Amino acid sequence: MSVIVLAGAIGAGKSSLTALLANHLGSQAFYESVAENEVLPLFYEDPEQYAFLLQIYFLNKRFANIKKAMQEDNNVLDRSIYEDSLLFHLNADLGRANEIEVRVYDELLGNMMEELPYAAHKKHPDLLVHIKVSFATMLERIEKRGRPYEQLEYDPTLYDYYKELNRRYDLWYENYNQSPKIQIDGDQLNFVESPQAAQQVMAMIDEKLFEIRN
Ligand SMILES: Nc1ncnc2c1ncn2[C@@H]1O[C@H](COP(=O)(O)OP(=O)(O)OP(=O)(O)O)[C@@H](O)[C@H]1O
Ligand SMILES: Nc1nc(=O)c2ncn([C@H]3C[C@H](O)[C@@H](CO)O3)c2[nH]1
Repeated sequence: MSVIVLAGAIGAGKSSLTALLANHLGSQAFYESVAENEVLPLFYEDPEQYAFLLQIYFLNKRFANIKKAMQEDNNVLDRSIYEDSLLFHLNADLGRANEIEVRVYDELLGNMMEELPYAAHKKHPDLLVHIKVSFATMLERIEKRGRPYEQLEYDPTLYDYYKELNRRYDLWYENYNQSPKIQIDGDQLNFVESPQAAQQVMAMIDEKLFEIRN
């Protein structure tokens, strides 16, 4: 079974593109747990206290989503399991998780990765689509979407958090080599409001899928 994962910083447009792509491919979209996520608001309120719990929450949901997504071809996942680790390590570097928590998380993730059902012989997605956005775009989109606890007025220190996350995402994508990958310019391509831009992005992904599969 094949699965496609969408990657990108907070507000990059993953959920929006997940919906478009699944619709285009006639497959199912699997979203990250946000609205019903009882830990997320707690994390933004008190990251020191909740960083580890949030990570376990996301890892658990991610694993469940991957298992479901793998039941049919071409399903689309909103965010990859690799990015969970990127986010956790940023939080750990900011002192929001201690050494033991980091070790437990890394070991648990390693264990779970071995069990991933992507395919019996291959433990990675078929394609990773990264939406690259500049820091300025990232801030604009977070504001546009308007989740209260993600706003800079709610916590001005989020500015530095988002900036560092955006920087790390670019490095992470450059080094990502677990599967074929493709990058979409989320600053230039307004696939949310422009049908032409959406078509252009679908064509890029179709072409990449064709290349991988032939
Ligand atoms: N390419 C785009 N052009 C214009 N607006 C966009 C684009 N992509 C996303 N948006 C808008 O930006 C906001 C964030 O998009 P979305 O929720 O899809 O991001 P996300 O990557 O899933 O975020 P998160 O990581 O927080 O779940 C939404 O208001 C969406 O309409
Ligand atoms: N700390 C942390 N670790 C994760 O693995 C993770 N995955 C998502 N998120 C946050 C980002 C958005 O606010 C919101 C939706 O993506 O949830 C995370 N936060």
